[in-house]
Amino acid sequence: QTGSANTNPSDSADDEYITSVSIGTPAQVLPLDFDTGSSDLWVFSSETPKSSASGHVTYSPSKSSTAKKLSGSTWSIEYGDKSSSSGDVYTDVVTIGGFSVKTQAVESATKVSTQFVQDTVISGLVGLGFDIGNQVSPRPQKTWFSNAASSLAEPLFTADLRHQETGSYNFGFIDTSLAKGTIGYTPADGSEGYWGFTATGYSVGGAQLNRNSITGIADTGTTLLLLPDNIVDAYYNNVESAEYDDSQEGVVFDCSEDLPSFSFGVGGQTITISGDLLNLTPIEEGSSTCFGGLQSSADIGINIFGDVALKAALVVFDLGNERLGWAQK
Ligand SMILES: CSC[C@H](NC(=O)[C@H](Cc1ccccc1)OC(=O)N1CCC(N)CC1)C(=O)N[C@@H](CC1CCCCC1)[C@@H](O)COc1ccncc1
Repeated sequence: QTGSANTNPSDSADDEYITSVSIGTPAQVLPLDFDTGSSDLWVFSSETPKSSASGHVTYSPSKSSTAKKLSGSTWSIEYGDKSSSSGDVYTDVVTIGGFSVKTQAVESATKVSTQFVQDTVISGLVGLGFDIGNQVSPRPQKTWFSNAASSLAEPLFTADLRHQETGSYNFGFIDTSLAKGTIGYTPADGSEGYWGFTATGYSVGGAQLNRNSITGIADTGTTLLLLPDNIVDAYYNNVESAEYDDSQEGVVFDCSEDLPSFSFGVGGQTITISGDLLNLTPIEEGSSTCFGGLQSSADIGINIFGDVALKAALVVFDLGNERLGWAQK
């Protein structure tokens, strides 16, 4: 069996990717953010304070004949960007891309931080990280993908995120036609809960790859490509007008700049992110100053190959073989 779901950028900056998910009987369809950087499926619900939930699609367990309260279970999560949410837990049928998991832990939010209240394009997250990262207590729950894996044709999923166009999350199969290049595989480290890997080197503007390895995570829930300062500096030294903007908390430059590409090696392949994918968006509507897709990871303590990097590739999250596959798109 397999599943295939379309995913769409949330806005003109490709800030997030939104995928429709069906929960309960009859189906309640919610727009959710698939996040390989976390391991909890949580949603805005009938239990979320009305003031916080306004503008969001919500899940009502009381309207689902297959919902069951997981009594005594609670959850609480904080993300890298300091946003947070918490609540209690139900189990219900959850269908993604035509594939159903009958008894999926659906974490219902009784509290959500301001960022989530304001982010009305999503009604929650589907964590696609490793089960070890799940935040339900007293008994951690499995992710949707972990529950699905044993019934899928192959225990893997692929992410095909695109700039300003519809992409896909495929479960249980690899559609190699989505990629131009060969898929290169490298071991994935799931010990921290997310998809860790090591890139073997990098280069700016099509130069030959160096051998400076970069250890980081493949994270569909993070917008940017976040790398060490030395790499960020090496890149922006090629961009005449680049400067750090305190209020934007990142490097900005003239939108008219012709940005160099950025390449990294992984699994014997070279993934090249084109210059225009590295120009994320004007800092404000109509501004001629643009915000960079490559920013420093120094404040986070971990390198993150977020959507800016994932958009250049077809990425295979292969749980069965504990490996990540990357192919140029
Ligand atoms: C340094 S992780 C920062 C990252 N959150 C972002 O990437 C947000 C995403 C967003 C949210 C709301 C609107 C628009 C964009 O976007 C930005 O932070 N930015 C985009 C816009 C730009 N102008 C400023 C920077 C983050 O916590 N992700 C987690 C999932 C995320 C949580 C918030 C809701 C959307 C999903 C998750 O995967 C983080 O996993 C790890 C982080 C650190 N160790 C290990 C794993």
